[in-house]
Amino acid sequence: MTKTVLVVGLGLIGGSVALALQKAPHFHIIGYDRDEETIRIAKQLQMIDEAAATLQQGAEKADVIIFGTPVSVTVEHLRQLPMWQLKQHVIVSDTGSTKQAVMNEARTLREHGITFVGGHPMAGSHKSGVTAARPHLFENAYYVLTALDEQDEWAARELKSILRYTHSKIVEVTAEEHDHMTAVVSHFPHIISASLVHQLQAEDEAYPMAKLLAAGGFRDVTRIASSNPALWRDITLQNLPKVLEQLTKWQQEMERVKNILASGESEAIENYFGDAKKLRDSLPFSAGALFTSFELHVDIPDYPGVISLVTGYLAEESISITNLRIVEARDDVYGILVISFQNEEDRQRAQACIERRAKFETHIA
Ligand SMILES: NC(=O)C1=CN([C@@H]2O[C@H](COP(=O)(O)OP(=O)(O)OC[C@H]3O[C@@H](n4cnc5c(N)ncnc54)[C@H](O)[C@@H]3O)[C@@H](O)[C@H]2O)C=CC1
Ligand SMILES: O=C(O)C(=O)Cc1ccc(O)cc1
Repeated sequence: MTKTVLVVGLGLIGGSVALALQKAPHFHIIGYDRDEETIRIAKQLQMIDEAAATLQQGAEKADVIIFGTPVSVTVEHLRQLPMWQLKQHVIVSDTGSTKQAVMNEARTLREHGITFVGGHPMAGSHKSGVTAARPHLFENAYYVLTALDEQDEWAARELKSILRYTHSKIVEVTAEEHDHMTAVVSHFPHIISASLVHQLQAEDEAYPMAKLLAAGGFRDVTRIASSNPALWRDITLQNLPKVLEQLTKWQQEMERVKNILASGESEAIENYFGDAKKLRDSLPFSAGALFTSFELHVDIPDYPGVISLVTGYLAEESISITNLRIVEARDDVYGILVISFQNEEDRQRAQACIERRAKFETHIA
């Protein structure tokens, strides 16, 4: 039986959900976005089967509604839903980076007979908008669901069945657990990333050359500072107590590391880095990364035609690539050609192909 799914907000995340669901034959995907150009592109990309003229019109036709809007916008929209004639067993979900605020709205929705199960795909990027959406964005990434309680388990089961087309790994936690864990691995790291950029800026007048020397390490830890500021303002505000809690813990950690450094004890300093390295190396990034991208770094020599040589070998072995970029600095530790693939299997085939045929070193960062 055909299911009508409304995706609200067709940017990076909503657009990627819509594209993933397009792979299933039995979904009719309606899209709604406040930005007309986004709707036009979504139609052109065949991301949606139909555009809703208004949110209400789309919502009243839907069996499932998934919000891909900024978290503050989602809360506002959820408040409107009880005013409309939604289908009796409609399931409402979202993709937002915070869960407690929407789950508070879920309680009110329940009073109006509307079932809401929160969702958060743990994959994305610093890019935004409809053109950044990809059908494989969530492949192998965790996708967190938060149900109010067991009463909504039927809806969580139904959502899991729909979201299986994202090929993500669906897990269920409480909204409180979700917001704590994402504060640790996502929301607070964002603050650190932005703060390092501010710290560089503060040095710029006296040392304008410093930014030119910023190598791979600085770029790695500050990439997410290039994300959409309004989106991260909303996320931070909705999870403020937990972000502040992490900030206090960070200040304590900085005091600890300051004491280690001030002691000048080489063994203690090496152990500080060594313990972090051991832990970082053991994190499950390769087998189901929190943020998955399937990139392969290739250490190519510098001669004309070398890139087409590599892509030629991949084409001959029918390995599709989703993106290709050159890291500008020669100091990149892993190799300056970075090729992205749709999934882990393609990346591994490509790694074997390039090492065997081109004899270039490859790395998975
Ligand atoms: N950026 C990321 O990597 C990730 C983001 N998220 C969450 O996904 C949600 C969407 O984020 P992105 O896709 O990155 O943002 P985005 O900026 O790429 O897309 C948001 C879309 O919502 C639309 N929109 C904004 N206000 C609207 C309104 N009032 N009515 C209708 N449409 C409206 C925008 O026009 C845009 O197309 C956010 O809640 C975010 O926290 C979740 C996982 C990863
Ligand atoms: O750019 C990155 O690597 C991210 O951190 C993407 C991201 C952003 C927000 C989320 O809620 C989840 C993932």
